[in-house]
Amino acid sequence: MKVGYLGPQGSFTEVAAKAVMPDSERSSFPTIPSCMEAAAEHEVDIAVVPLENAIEGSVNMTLDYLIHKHELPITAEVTVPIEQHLLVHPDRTNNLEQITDVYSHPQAIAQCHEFIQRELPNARIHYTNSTSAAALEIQENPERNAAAVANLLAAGTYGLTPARENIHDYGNNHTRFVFVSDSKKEPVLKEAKTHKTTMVITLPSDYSGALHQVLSAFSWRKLNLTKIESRPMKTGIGNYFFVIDVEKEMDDVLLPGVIAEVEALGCGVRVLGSYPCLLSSEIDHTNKKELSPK
Ligand SMILES: O=C(O)C(=O)Cc1ccccc1
Repeated sequence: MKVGYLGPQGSFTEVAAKAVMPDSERSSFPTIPSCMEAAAEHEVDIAVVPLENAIEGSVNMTLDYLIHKHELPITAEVTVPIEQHLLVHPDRTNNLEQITDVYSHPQAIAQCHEFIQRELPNARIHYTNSTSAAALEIQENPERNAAAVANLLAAGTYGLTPARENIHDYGNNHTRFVFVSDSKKEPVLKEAKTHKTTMVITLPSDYSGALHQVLSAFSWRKLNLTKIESRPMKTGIGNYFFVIDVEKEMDDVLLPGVIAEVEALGCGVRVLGSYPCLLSSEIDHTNKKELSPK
């Protein structure tokens, strides 16, 4: 199996890909769209991309590409612990006062916003497509008094020094990564304690109470929703998709019953995937070694 992931090497997405498919051939892609396009065009069998972070919420680029751009089913989900560290080039100072520029993924910067505001208030912020891209930027530009926000795997990969560890503002920080693929190769995760089915629902324009009807279609069937989120349809202000995660694998009666019922009410329904979910720590403890290769 060929696995594409948001790279370059040392990204949290690579950690997710390695945790689930340690022996597969991996190809890194510089952006979420390029990674998903590679799966859509069958350059890789599966694409691994970040979907949601515990502090910052959904990775909108991923969600929008799943909704608007590609019919790429979600086939698995793995949740990875996120530890952000301030990495500097070994030839440069780790004296924070002298750091003039900080590089990282927007979500990583946001996860460390309070630290940066407090310790690096005058630093210029530069957004990169991934945390590991930021670490590579620091490695390639030793002359700069700059730092990257990234994990310790990236520190080892690019020979950087952690000037400060665990700079994320909130503990218990995790990110959900999804495996998307339309190739019918073997399932990615065989055993899993939980499953999710993710649907995108559009409401009829002529009845505002429809969302209550949609939620009722799940509740009287005792189907637990773990998430509901509105995302713009991009057709005009106030037009939304509702992205719903149901804590249940697709079956023959209940979920098809919900779909038939809400469609009969005039809603649009699209299933983004029905898939096994695991914590990376449940799969293999090498993941912990990966993230803190001390
Ligand atoms: O940038 C990375 O390392 C990624 O894999 C994307 C990401 C960024 C911030 C938190 C979680 C995942």
